[in-house]
Amino acid sequence: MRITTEDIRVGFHTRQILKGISVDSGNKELVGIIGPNGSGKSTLLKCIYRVLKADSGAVYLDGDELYSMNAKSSAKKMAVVAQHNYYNFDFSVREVVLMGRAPHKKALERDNAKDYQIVEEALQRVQMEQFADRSFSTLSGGEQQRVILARALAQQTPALILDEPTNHLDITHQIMLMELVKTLDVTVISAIHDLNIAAAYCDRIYILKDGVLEACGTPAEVLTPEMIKKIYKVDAEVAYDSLGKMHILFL
Ligand SMILES: Nc1ncnc2c1ncn2[C@@H]1O[C@H](COP(=O)(O)OP(=O)(O)OP(=O)(O)O)[C@@H](O)[C@H]1O
Repeated sequence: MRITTEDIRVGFHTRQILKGISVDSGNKELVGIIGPNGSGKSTLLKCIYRVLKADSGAVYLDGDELYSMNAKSSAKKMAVVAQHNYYNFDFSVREVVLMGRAPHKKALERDNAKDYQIVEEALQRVQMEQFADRSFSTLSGGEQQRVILARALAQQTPALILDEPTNHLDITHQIMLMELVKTLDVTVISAIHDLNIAAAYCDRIYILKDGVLEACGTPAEVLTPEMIKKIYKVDAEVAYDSLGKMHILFL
């Protein structure tokens, strides 16, 4: 599925947070959004997963304007792993992942054996199956993050929106998550802080700074020492290992 934003503008009070953002993901492309704290990454993603309505501009899913479809239809197309996930009730891990099946159900339709099977498979893919009966609120931050990814997998959508998905995860689970996301064969738009993760996994990267797009291209095209200095004010070197893999070294 293709996701496109067209000239998205968002302001809070008198401050302009997004100043006309147009991004585009090809079908099954993994697109990274990077940029310093407060540059507007989450705000842009919120406009895409429709928890925030932009002041102007539009979001298209395969050419259909987001707000021309109802929330259930867009939830069949796009699942979200947001930065913060709180529940007011004490749900079990299995119940949280089952919520991913909701867009596929009719009103009052009960969960069936197929839904439970999808949930078990999603939990296995994030290696959380042994936590199925645990209370979600008792999990560590990294465990919760993996359960929320399982919920998104259970939603079985052609696109995933991820807001710093490796937040809270140790290096093993960071790699596990990105490898898993890469094998899903779906469109992914993800805010990413770790530039080496972005370099290793993204097909294309957009760089946001102060609500403006500074650059767009492949990791090799945009993650140059000059650009890193301009965006983050940090000296860096880019090196390639014997396998041709790019590494960013901060000096
Ligand atoms: N509801 C709001 N009211 C006022 N300001 C807001 C609101 N939401 C976000 N902002 C401001 O907009 C700016 C961009 O926030 P956003 O969360 O999009 O940044 P980000 O790039 O995702 O940052 P981070 O890397 O820290 O997660 C920040 O300065 C933030 O304080």
